[in-house]
Amino acid sequence: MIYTVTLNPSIDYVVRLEKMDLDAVNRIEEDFKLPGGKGINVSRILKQLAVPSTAWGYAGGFTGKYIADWLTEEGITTDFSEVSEPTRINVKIKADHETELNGAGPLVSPEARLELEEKFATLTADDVVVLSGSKPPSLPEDYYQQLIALVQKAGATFVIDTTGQELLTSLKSNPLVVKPNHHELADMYGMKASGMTDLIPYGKQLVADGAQYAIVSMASDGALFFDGNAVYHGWSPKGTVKNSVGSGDSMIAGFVGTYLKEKDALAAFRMSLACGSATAFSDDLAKATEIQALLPTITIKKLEEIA
Ligand SMILES: Nc1ncnc2c1ncn2[C@@H]1O[C@H](COP(=O)(O)OP(=O)(O)O)[C@@H](O)[C@H]1O
Ligand SMILES: O=P(O)(O)OC[C@H]1O[C@](O)(COP(=O)(O)O)[C@@H](O)[C@@H]1O
Repeated sequence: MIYTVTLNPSIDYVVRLEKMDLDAVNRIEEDFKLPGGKGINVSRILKQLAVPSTAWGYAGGFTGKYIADWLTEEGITTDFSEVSEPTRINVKIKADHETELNGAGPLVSPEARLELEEKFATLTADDVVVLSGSKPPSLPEDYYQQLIALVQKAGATFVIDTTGQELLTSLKSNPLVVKPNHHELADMYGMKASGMTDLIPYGKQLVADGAQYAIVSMASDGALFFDGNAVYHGWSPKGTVKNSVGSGDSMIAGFVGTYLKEKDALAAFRMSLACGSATAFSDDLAKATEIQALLPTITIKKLEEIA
């Protein structure tokens, strides 16, 4: 079973308007409210790939209920640990500029923590845990490391999608795959990348430091893939971007879901590209038909062998 862990879910309130004026009242032309948070998005795309998963994490209040109800409606098993403050609402403004306002997140009580942590004792060696996204501020700095220790105690596998030092520290525990985007990779290593070539040494480093596979996503330029033996570049044909929120999460789902079924890392990378772009080309996360339509159009090129 795949368990997704979203410590900080969100309702993503996506608003469209032609132009956003600061210091003025702006009228929204179109808006929608979607369940969000990285692990939740992974579970939703896995569902489209017919891969079962259970969504764990902290949810509370009317916003937490909105998310849990939506997932249940889609046939996704949820087992959230309840917090008393409402789950956050993240605002995604699509105007002349794209602006995201992500909330800090609710207080997580010691009881809620214990409830989630106890679930980890039920994991087995066949399970994969996807740890994704930011932490509410009340959780300790090293919280992901604590959860990774619980995954490892159970002999299960983990995937981690976070940023900065937290991601770097997790590499030594051998995640199945990590997927920073190009900006996150640059920030992690304190470098400035002016193109794809500049990213390659740092992608290799993710694998050298312990990740089994690494994907470095580059939005409309596709992604780099590192498996320890070679470096690949993959991309989809250009399309009309409607809402790229959740593209990175879709990639993770595409990779993990396909890798577990086929044990073929390049096939998994191909699917991850199809899922990422199909999500960018739709308002909500991608649907199965949209993913399957893009899959045959994905190009993957080997850039170099690693000696
Ligand atoms: N504008 C786009 N056109 C085509 N594909 C896209 C676009 N934006 C994202 N994608 C796809 O989704 C993947 C993840 O997007 P990216 O923006 O790099 O990640 P994140 O959402 O984590 O920041 C990309 O590697 C690409 O495959
Ligand atoms: O936990 P964070 O880092 O604040 O991110 C949460 C946000 O990221 C998302 O999961 C989307 O992530 P990606 O665009 O990176 O795939 C949104 O649904 C959510 O609003």
